[in-house]
Amino acid sequence: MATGPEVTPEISAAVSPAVRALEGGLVVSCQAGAGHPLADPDVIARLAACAEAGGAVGVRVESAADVRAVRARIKLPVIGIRKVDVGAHRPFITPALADCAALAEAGADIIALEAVPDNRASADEAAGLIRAVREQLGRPVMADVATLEEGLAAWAAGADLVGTTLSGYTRASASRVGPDLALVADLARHGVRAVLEGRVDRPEQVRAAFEAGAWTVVVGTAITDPISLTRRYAAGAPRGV
Ligand SMILES: CC(=O)N[C@H](C=O)[C@@H](O)[C@H](O)[C@H](O)COP(=O)(O)O
Repeated sequence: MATGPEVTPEISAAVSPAVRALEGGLVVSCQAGAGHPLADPDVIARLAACAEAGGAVGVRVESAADVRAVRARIKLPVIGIRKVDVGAHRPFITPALADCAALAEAGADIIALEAVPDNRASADEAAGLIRAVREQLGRPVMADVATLEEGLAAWAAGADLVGTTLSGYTRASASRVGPDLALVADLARHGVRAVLEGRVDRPEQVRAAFEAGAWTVVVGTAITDPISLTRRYAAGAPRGV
């Protein structure tokens, strides 16, 4: 379990306005990695504007440049992340306090960071970062996890939201496929503000997550990646891939 300064009950209990604003609604992840045709801050801001017009209650955005462009264009809360290529099968999500500070400075209302052991020297490292973001930057934190144990540790460290984002992407969860409704239900049962994120591609899954006790649901690829959408439909064509 994490060591270090205890998070006071006052800090844990107070739900920040940005976190409160996400309750019961849909968050759209507006991201495009390097080399993607949509990888441009103005385009990402336009995708975020589409999400806002469509009824989303928040957006999740990668990089300080994209956060800045989105912040200038829409009013919804922005969850900011930074993905860092560490030469593995997936990027490291918001490794350091300096990344968090840059995202906060660019206008992110909530900072998301990974709280799984894969890329960290110890489990305490993520807990320390969660506390530092809240106490030094004054921003609420969304912890991206893959297991109940990781989620409860992040919550105990003071995370304001705990997402299933990394379920299926870590060593401990590699065999999982599809959105992790079981994990969101387990987290909610433990009183955690739980977020279903990762591989949601049908509205019924959004409904099921809220029935399981989710605070919010994040959908990315299924809404904001036209390459993936094209592939899904092209697969039905005789000359499809
Ligand atoms: C594992 C990882 O790095 N996930 C990233 C986290 O921000 C993004 O690549 C995902 O698109 C996002 O989580 C939304 O998920 P989906 O695109 O499946 O709806």
